Amino acid sequence: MSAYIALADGRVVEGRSRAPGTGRGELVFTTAYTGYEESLTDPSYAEQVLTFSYPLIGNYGVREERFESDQIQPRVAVAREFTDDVAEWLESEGIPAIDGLDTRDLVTSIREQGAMRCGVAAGPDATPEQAREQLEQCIEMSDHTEIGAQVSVDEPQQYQGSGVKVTLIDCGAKQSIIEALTARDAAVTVLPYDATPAEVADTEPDVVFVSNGPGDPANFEAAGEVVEEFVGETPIAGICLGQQVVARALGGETEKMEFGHRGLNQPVRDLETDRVVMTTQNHGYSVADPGDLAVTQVNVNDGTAEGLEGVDVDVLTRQYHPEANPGPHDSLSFFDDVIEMAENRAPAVASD
Ligand SMILES: NC(=O)CC[C@H](N)C(=O)O
Repeated sequence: MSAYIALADGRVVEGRSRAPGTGRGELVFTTAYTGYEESLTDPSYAEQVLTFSYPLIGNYGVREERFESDQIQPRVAVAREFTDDVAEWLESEGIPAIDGLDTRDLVTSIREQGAMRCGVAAGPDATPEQAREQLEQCIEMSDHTEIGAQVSVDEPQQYQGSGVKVTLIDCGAKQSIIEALTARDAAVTVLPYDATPAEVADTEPDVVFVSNGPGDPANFEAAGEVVEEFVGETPIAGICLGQQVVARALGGETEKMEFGHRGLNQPVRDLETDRVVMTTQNHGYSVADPGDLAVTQVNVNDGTAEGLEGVDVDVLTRQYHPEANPGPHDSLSFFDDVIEMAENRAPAVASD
C-alpha cells in the first residue's frame, strides 16, 4: 500500500501506508527516541504532521497510562518504521501513518527550508494527486486562529488538593502538568483557554498558570488578557506556549523559528547558576523579546530564551517541558519553585 507526502517545496515523497487516510499540516520532526505515546497525544502537536527521526517507533507497545490527552493530536505520523502496535493505534483513531521512507532526507529538508506545509494521502487507492490536493488546502500554522477551541476543556475541571490553589488556563495542557501540580498537593482548577479575568478571579487563585498548547501564541489573546489583569496581584507561571503568552502580555514579542526544537536532549543553561540541564522540548515559536521580564535561562545551541522571571513581580516561566513526559527529569524542580512562589503569596492559614 502506498503513501505520498506532497511538500510545500514541490517534492512528493513516497512511502508505505501503515494507516490509511488523507491529511495535512505543518511538517515537523522530533528527535525523541522514546516517548512516542506521550508525543502523539501531546495537544501541542495539533495541526502538525509529526516525523520521528528515530528509526524504530513502537518497540515497547502502546499503554494508555502514558497518554497526555484522550486522543492522538498530530494530523499524520511519519517514521522510518512503525511497529504494528503503533500502526494499529494510529489506524484506530483515523490518523494516517506512513513509514518505509528515508526520514533522514525529510528531516534534512525541514532543517534546510524550515517547517513547511504538507499534504498526505495513504492507503490502497492513494495517489500523489490526492496528496497535492491536501497540500493546496493546507493553511499556515498562524492562520489556525481557533486552535485553542480544538484542544481546551469546554467546562472547568477541578482536582482536589490541600495545598496552594492553581488556576490552569488550558490552552492544550498535557495531563502530566496537572499531575506534577497535584503531586505537590496543589488544588488545581482547569479553565478553558478563553476564560475571562472575572472567571479566573472567581477561582481565587494563588497562582495563574498558562499551559502549553499548539500553534501561534498570538492566537491566545484571552489568556494574555488574564495575565495582564493578574500580574503584580497574583503570581503567574507558564510552560512553553504559556511562556510565550505571558511574554507577549507583558510587552514582549514572539517569533516563528526555522524548524523549532522537538526532542529530549535540548541543553539549557541557567544564567545564575551556570548549570546546564537536559530538557524536553516541542515548540516552533520562541520569545524574541522578553518585554518586562528577565531572561534567566537560555538554549545552549541557539541562545533562545528558555526561562523568564519577573523583575519585581512574581512571574516564572519555562519554554521547555519540565513535567518531563517523556524526557529527562532534570528540571522537575520548576514545579516546586512555582508552588513556593504561590505559597509565599498565599495568606497563611490561621492555626488555633
Ligand atoms: N509545546 C508548546 O506549548 C508549543 C508552543 C507553541 N505552539 C510553539 O510551537 O512554539
